[in-house]
Amino acid sequence: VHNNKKCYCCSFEDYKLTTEWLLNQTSHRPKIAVICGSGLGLLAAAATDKQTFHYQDIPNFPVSTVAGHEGCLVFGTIGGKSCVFMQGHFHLYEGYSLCQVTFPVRVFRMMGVDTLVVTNASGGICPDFKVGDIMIIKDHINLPGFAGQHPLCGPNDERFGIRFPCMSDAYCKELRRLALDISVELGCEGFVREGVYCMVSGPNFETIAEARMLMVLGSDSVGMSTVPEVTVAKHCGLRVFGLSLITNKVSLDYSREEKVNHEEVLQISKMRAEVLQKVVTTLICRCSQDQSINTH
Ligand SMILES: O=P(O)(O)O[C@H]1O[C@H](CO)[C@@H](O)[C@H]1O
Ligand SMILES: Nc1nc2[nH]cnc2c(=O)[nH]1
Repeated sequence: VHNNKKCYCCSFEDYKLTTEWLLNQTSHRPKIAVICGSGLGLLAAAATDKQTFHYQDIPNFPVSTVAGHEGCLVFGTIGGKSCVFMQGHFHLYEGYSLCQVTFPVRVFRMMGVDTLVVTNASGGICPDFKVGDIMIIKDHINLPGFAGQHPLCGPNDERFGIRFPCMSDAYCKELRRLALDISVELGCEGFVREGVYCMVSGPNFETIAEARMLMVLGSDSVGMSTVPEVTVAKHCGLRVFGLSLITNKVSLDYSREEKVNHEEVLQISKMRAEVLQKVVTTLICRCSQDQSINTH
């Protein structure tokens, strides 16, 4: 793959080249990777010994084209643990293939990362959710995947994982429990929930009929990202933890006048970024380091 060129499938050599380039440029050897969603780049701020790369300078890396996604890869240390942060991630609606969207995940795996933390902004579908709630992702619905837009379609490279990976335990139960404990300690349990994230391709926000359908399907929130990265991470044996910030309530009712927009999404992300940062950094400090990568 090359920046800005259309790509349908990345070869093992593409991932290897990027991995070796990064390992040559930094002495960091991250075990934990954090993907920062819309407006959540601040999650990297608590790290020390930081080293930053712009996506356009990293061979084979796509570039961010969406407001609220800085397009920087930041290496740093939190609580003695080496981490890498993606300030901005990639989306189908930007015109990227799912292979490009998930490209960094396999690079992280090849660098030695064993745990992936994903974050995003989403619209609340569960009627109990309020704007500003933080949803610990318990499970997801891969709606584009049902229609064949799936990052693991195509020849399976056994060096990454098996042909038919299990997804029933996509989001690590221990880390979800730890995050709930941490939210109590931080005094933010009043707005921390658990739920099911549904991915749609976007870029438009939902019609009311679509939103109602997603609710019937069992979605608690809806967004346009994350599921491809999590799927590829699970395929290559990474442990996954996810947080979704509810930035708006999805209209389920024809009488509602409010209209969602991206500026509102970024505004709420900014408002809650500090709390999210505390939860994520505490989780990184506390999570066990004895995670051995599942090599199937
Ligand atoms: O990129 P994330 O954090 O998922 O942001 C969500 O918010 C944006 C729309 O406002 C979309 O990109 C959607 O996926
Ligand atoms: N699809 C979708 N993505 C979002 N990202 C943030 N809010 C929303 C939303 O309401 N719908």
